[in-house]
Amino acid sequence: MHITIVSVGKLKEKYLKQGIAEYLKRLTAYAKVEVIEVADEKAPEILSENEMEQVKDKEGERILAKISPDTYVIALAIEGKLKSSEELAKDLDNLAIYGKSKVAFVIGGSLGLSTNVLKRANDKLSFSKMTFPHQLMKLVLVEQIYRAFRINRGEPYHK
Ligand SMILES: C[S@@+](CC[C@H](N)C(=O)[O-])C[C@H]1O[C@@H](n2cnc3c(N)ncnc32)[C@H](O)[C@@H]1O
Repeated sequence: MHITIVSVGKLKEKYLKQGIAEYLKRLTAYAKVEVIEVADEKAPEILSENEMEQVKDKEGERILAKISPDTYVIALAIEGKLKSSEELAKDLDNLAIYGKSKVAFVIGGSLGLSTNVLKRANDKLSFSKMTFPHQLMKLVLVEQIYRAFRINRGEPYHK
């Protein structure tokens, strides 16, 4: 399986970079994982609703440009479906069984994902009703993808 993680903005914090690098290294045993960062749209702190939509749209266009038409897209969204780790593992297993070998997980920027990205998404995944910073979300996501492969292989992993 070829997994792409597309996120907005450059990862800056060293501790997050190290954590993500560790899980990406562990994942090499299970899948090809590509990490793509698209540029965030520079904008002032205070924006009107309309301006916020414009920022998300521009970031969304950059995200969609990185995703091929045959890719199954899972958008990370607070209002998405809540799943257990086992359910996510099952989803990835089913995608592989049904020949969906390209899967992209998409993480929005500080304002979230555009309507077009959410429309393109085949599934929307929520990690809770809480809002996480997108950079921390990426670390949690790579750990859960790693956990999913361990579950699918029936390999032991601390609970
Ligand atoms: C800082 S959050 C954006 C917050 C924005 N107000 C919103 O409602 O989307 C940045 C990105 O991290 C991801 N994210 C943050 N919390 C999440 C959660 N609980 N579940 C799934 N994705 C989350 C989403 O992709 C989101 O677009």
